[in-house]
Amino acid sequence: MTDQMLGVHSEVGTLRKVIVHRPELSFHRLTPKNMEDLLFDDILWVEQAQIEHDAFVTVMRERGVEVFHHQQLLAQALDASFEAKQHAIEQTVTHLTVGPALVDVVRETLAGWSGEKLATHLIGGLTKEEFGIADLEAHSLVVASANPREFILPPLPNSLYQRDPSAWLYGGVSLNPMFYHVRLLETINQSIIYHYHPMFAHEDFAYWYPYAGEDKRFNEESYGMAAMEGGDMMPIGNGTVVIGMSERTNARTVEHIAVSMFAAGAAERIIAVHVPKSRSYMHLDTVFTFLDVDKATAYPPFLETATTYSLRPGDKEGTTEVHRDTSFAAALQEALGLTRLEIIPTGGDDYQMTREQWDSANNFFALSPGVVIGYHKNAFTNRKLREHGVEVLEIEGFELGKGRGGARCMTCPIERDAI
Ligand SMILES: NC(=O)NCCC[C@H](N)C(=O)O
Repeated sequence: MTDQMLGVHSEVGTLRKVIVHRPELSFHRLTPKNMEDLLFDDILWVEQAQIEHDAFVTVMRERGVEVFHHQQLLAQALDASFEAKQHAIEQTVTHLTVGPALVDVVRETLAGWSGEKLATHLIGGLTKEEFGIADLEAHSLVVASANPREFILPPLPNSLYQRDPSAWLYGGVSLNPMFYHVRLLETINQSIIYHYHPMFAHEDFAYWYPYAGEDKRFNEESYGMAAMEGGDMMPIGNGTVVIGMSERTNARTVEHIAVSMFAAGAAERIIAVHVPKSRSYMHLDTVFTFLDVDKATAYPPFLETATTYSLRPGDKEGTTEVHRDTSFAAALQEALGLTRLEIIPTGGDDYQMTREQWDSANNFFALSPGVVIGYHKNAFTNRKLREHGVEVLEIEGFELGKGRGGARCMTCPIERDAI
């Protein structure tokens, strides 16, 4: 590791740089028919979602944060070298995504596109009609059986939730094996940015998963049974990473992160906490987020079932010691050296708590200690946080929240101070 600036050293230290994704073509392709498969609970009014997203970015910029847009970074990375484009195309266009008959023709055509056009369709999807391959009907079942508006490459509207496909943990990044196949290709897009965009390509940072950035060989086959998403991963400070074991993240993949971070001396403790498998709590950060160095918010039912284990380096390299903690709060307090971590529950009565948790009321995103962004609609929780001295910067999320994600889900911090 050099004197690199990239790295996320806490959950609430001053945020310097972040990546977000503004809703685009993929959102125009979200319909009542495909929305459930694409992990959305409703279709979005796209123009309004863009207005809400722009306002979100403005709030961060006004507080001095440097905000980057995922699609622009991807286009710039693709234009950075021929290898970048080739790598992206080889990873994305495979026998598993377009069928064996189309691989060569799709790869050849996409290689001739500009970074901007390629990024538009790697995220927005590519239809049979757009690609103009009707003449391949005699050789490709994918083409023969598809109507003109079917996808050759799928749209990736969950790119809005930049938190999940990769996660910066201290001085390195994990390229996450996503649980649902509809999100797998998002990791490739983020990986292209980290490998080829000039902002990252010349920096010396670690890849925690897969080891040594072996994502050059990443494709759907290489994930095996691995599953891990950034909404479950929190570098809380003091050499500790908290990881939720949820619908999306399994214990065996948490072990991989532990082993690789311990080997590099980049972490000394991983706190793994059980998160019930449920649509409304798909990641740890939908039920628990930090607000300040000694304050967090949680959805109370999660705390009742939050069985917690701590992993520490074992005697031999590549091994870990696993101990059960007395409670999630106790493990966090100990790791952070706090006498008390104040956990502020979701606001309102039982009905309102459930309603606000569903609307991302526990998914706050800190800009600095005690200053967080959250949705305006969660009035009960926001009021409660303010009563506890937290500054809540409100954004509208009527459209943005329809995929079940809030301010933390929509951000991929790449540079944040320690606490
Ligand atoms: N960190 C997060 O909780 N991200 C929200 C992801 C929402 C997305 N529609 C999904 O189901 O994967």
